[in-house]
Amino acid sequence: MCSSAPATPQLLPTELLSSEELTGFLESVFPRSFFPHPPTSPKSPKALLTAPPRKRPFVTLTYAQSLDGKIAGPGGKQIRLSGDESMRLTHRLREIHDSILVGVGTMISDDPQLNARLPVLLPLPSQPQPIILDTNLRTPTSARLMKNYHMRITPRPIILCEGGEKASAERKEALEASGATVKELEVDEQGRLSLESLLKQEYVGQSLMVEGGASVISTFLASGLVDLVVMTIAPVLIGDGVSMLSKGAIPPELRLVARKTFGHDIVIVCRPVQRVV
Ligand SMILES: NC(=O)C1=CN([C@@H]2O[C@H](COP(=O)(O)OP(=O)(O)OC[C@H]3O[C@@H](n4cnc5c(N)ncnc54)[C@H](OP(=O)(O)O)[C@@H]3O)[C@@H](O)[C@H]2O)C=CC1
Ligand SMILES: Nc1nc(O)c(N)c(N[C@@H]2O[C@H](COP(=O)(O)O)[C@@H](O)[C@H]2O)n1
Repeated sequence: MCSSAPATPQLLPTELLSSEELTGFLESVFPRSFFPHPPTSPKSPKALLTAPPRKRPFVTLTYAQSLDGKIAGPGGKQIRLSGDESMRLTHRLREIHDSILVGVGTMISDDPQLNARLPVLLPLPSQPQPIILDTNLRTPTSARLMKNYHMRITPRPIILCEGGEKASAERKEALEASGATVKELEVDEQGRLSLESLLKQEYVGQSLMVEGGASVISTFLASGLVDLVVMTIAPVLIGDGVSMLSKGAIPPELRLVARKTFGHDIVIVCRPVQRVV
């Protein structure tokens, strides 16, 4: 009798992308105007996104989600969804943007570093300017962004708050002493920090990468200010967790720009379009 062991499911070998392929992918999804000097090396400079001045910065929204549309686990627990290949793409995206933004929810849950730190990219002439939307200055003073600033790894983070009584002078002082710059920003009709106003600020530069979390993804998508959405879809299911869109979010219509397999993940790039009512 022939007894054979049950077959072990095998994952297909991942396709390793060369740096040139990665660069080619970026060139194919960003508008031509952003590539005045085609990047030739993996250490392509920010020139990738330095084009003639735009009316407002180019906004790229990027995040990783599970097959059931979750970006974090129960209670906002951070989950590494991207595989090595798609994470390389995320770090290349960080490299080519002038600034990078998260909400205070992500600061509290993830304590992110928000820098491009793939060995092949290092040392970078400059890292993106970290920006945090934090109306009431809830960012922990112990955040890694501050430590990285002191170690000269990344620029001094900018924490944006609502002026006046909401942002206590004490918190402002504590955050500035820990290594952040606190600035005030106008609020919109809903009382949230105004994204329109944000994009007029010089420190945003010519290109902003928005990394999340769910509330920030939702408000940016609803704002009509996003130029490109780069989503990584990982082949996992999370179940209870944080959905990529907050409850009640009004997402725009999307048009597919490109899709590509990165290891075991699929990266889908879309362009928001105005809804025709
Ligand atoms: N998988 C992925 O790619 C990513 C996953 N995540 C996950 O997302 C989760 C965090 O998401 P979430 O809790 O929604 O927090 P966010 O990071 O989206 O921060 C939201 C907070 O930012 C402040 N804020 C100020 N102005 C605005 C504005 N205009 N629009 C939106 N927010 C504004 C508000 O707090 P206040 O009123 O106090 O200012 C708001 O509650 C974490 O679990 C994290 O792990 C995060 C990033 C990427
Ligand atoms: N691209 C991507 N893939 C995942 O699987 C993720 N969990 C995230 N999260 C985002 O990256 C931040 C962490 O960044 P650092 O590694 O600390 O620099 C996290 O806060 C999310 O914004 N992204």
